[in-house]
Amino acid sequence: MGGPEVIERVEVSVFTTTAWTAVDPHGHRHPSAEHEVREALLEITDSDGVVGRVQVHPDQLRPAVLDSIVKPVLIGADPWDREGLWRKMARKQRGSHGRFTDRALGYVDTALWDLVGKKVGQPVWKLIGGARERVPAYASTMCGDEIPGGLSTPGDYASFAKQLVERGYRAIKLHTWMPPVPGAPSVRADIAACEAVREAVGPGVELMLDANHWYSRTEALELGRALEALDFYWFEEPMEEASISSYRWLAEQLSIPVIGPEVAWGKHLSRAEWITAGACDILRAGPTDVGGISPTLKALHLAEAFNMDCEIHGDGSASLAVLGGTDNGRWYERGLLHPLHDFDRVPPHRLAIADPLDADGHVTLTSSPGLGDEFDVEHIREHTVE
Ligand SMILES: O=C(O)[C@H](O)[C@@H](O)[C@@H](O)C(=O)NO
Ligand SMILES: [Mg+2]
Repeated sequence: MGGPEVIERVEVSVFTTTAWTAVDPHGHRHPSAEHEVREALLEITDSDGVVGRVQVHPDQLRPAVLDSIVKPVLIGADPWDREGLWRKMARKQRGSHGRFTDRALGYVDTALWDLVGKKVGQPVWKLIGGARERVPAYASTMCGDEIPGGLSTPGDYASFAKQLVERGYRAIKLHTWMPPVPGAPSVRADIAACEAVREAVGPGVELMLDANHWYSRTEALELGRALEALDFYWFEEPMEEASISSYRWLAEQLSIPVIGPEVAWGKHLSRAEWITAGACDILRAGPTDVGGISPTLKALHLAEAFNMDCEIHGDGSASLAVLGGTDNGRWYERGLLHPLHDFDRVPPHRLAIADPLDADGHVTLTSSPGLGDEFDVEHIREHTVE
């Protein structure tokens, strides 16, 4: 055996691939014509030649951040020291003056988990603890739009909901119309879409609403009361999440569970404040929001200590890993889905999607070492542009 294992390389390759969705000026994703996009792959390689990989947004892990913050912590470090390395990197955020985001930290942490899973030949969800082998998925729709036959009317949402139930989903979360769609946001339009979907699927399907993020307290209360009458399962992000007191005010007045925070800054620490403030009935955390798999697990365990569910934000292998390793999150968020978008289509830079859905609406956890992402490394190498 050689000397101690150390991390030798940390690289981000920007490559071109094909996409069939695009984000609007407010960052909400919608179907689009096929077009070329740039994505990026973070690779962390150790002295045994094992590579941890995670797909990243090219703008989120910029060379300056990689060279000045990430590499000085990782190069030469023990690849097993995830917690220690995470804390060293997290404490560099303050001095980065906003350049080193939670999302960038999350990518690095996630790649380190992939690396150690590959080193021992075990899936990450098994390393975390192996709480279940499959997890039920809810269908998370794209936001509403103005596309004929898309999600442009309550009737569109209703017919798509029926298709989703036929596909095997037992739960559906609506994202309704948001700016820049004209007339959005609208409490009345949101209620109309929720009424149409409940009417279409009947009482046996769990329904959730992820509303526009900037309603006022009174708008959120009106909407929440309407969801109660429709027996919705949770109410998500109707207001700016920086106002914990607004969510406490709302949760105190509603019987429908209020879930959050999704995007509020502060990792698992802010989530402790949300719980103790009574600002949520269900906690929320995601590896891309709170700085990776490591802090997401801390949020899950924190929620468990309060007998709370913690629902994981976002699709993909990192979300599946934490859901396989714990059991106080009930659902995998599969999406974003749209009647005119084939979510199961494999993009050129992958050999398979990460989350195939079975006939009864579940996703089976990977049996592959690490996170289980099947990247087409040859495509990525051939299409690397930076
Ligand atoms: O970009 C976003 O805000 C998220 O993708 C969001 O649309 C969606 O994932 C969400 O809110 N899920 O709960
Ligand atoms: Mg959300």
